[in-house]
Amino acid sequence: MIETDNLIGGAPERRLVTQQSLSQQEEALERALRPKLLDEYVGQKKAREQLEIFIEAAKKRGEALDHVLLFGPPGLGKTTLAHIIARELGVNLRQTSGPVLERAGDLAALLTNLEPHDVLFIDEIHRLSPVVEEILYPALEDYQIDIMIGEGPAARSVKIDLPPFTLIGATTRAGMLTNPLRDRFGIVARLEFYTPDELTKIVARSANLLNVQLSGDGAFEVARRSRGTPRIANRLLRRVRDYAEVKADGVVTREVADAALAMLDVDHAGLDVMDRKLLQAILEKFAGGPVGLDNIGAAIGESTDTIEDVIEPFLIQQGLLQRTPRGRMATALAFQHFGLPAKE
Ligand SMILES: Nc1ncnc2c1ncn2[C@@H]1O[C@H](COP(=O)(O)OP(=O)(O)OP(=O)(O)O)[C@@H](O)[C@H]1O
Ligand SMILES: [Mg+2]
Repeated sequence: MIETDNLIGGAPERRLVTQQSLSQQEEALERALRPKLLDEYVGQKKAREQLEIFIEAAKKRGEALDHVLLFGPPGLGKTTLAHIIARELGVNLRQTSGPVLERAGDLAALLTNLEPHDVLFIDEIHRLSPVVEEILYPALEDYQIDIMIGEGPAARSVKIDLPPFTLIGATTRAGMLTNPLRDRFGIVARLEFYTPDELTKIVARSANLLNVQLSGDGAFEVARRSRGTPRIANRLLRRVRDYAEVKADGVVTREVADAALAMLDVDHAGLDVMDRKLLQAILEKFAGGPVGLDNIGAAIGESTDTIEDVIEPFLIQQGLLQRTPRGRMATALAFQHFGLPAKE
């Protein structure tokens, strides 16, 4: 399989949705830890089962797989799954991202270079420009594009046939896709936060690949405090390993993991600094809410995008935060977490 990263326009601009943009070294590590086959992909049972069936059916009929939309918070495995799908189909994957595709011609060039049944992966698909999106509609529906050739009175529109292909779109926000775009995906998979048991498997697998010595309860402790997110689990594993090498005999036990995570400011419930900052702002500055997103953003000095994409989904899933029509509210569990008396 040929993998072409960021085919157009070089490196994508600063990623909107990651907590910190990944360093090159970190990106290389992620690639090394990425499972390659559906069978190695832990968790996401629903998405995996669906895809298994649709991939097999497409292969049997000798057709391109229907277009796939993957959505969910950062680090849950969208990019990983896109690569796995291409590999399982036995086709090439071409990768680009919404903000990188600036002009209609950029997308046209990508599309006309696809081979039959190839996968085109567009990350951050909610950030496509409207002109590029226009080109995409007929491409998705009829494997055709209309492009303008020439300028002024001599300009004419030319129809170009495309090979049948599969678009895989990834987004942290399905709500920000336009309806016509969303409607053109035949397969929609929502990725969920992972359970501690699933993350334990991922941590154990990564430890194996990285040659980290890890006890069973050490793996569970790292997993349990990783915000339900494989990327964070892998990141914490490396930091905990450093700690074990310097402060202990190199083996990550539960005690070593606990001490390392405390040093990294990850609390017992697995909340990190930003999680606590956000909850404490709501609890202490806004009496538990309801409070608007903009006010929270101003109070903690974080963009509303990051709050909505990165911080809130996990807090909501954990039952610490609620989105209501009147604003964000801390739940009784949040009061309890910070040792505060619950509001009447
Ligand atoms: N199901 C899984 N099993 C094992 N490892 C996983 C799984 N999902 C993700 N990972 C690990 O987590 C890392 C991050 O996943 P990935 O880059 O696919 O996330 P993403 O959803 O594309 O994030 P973003 O929204 O930031 O682009 C991968 O490098 C991989 O090692
Ligand atoms: Mg990704």
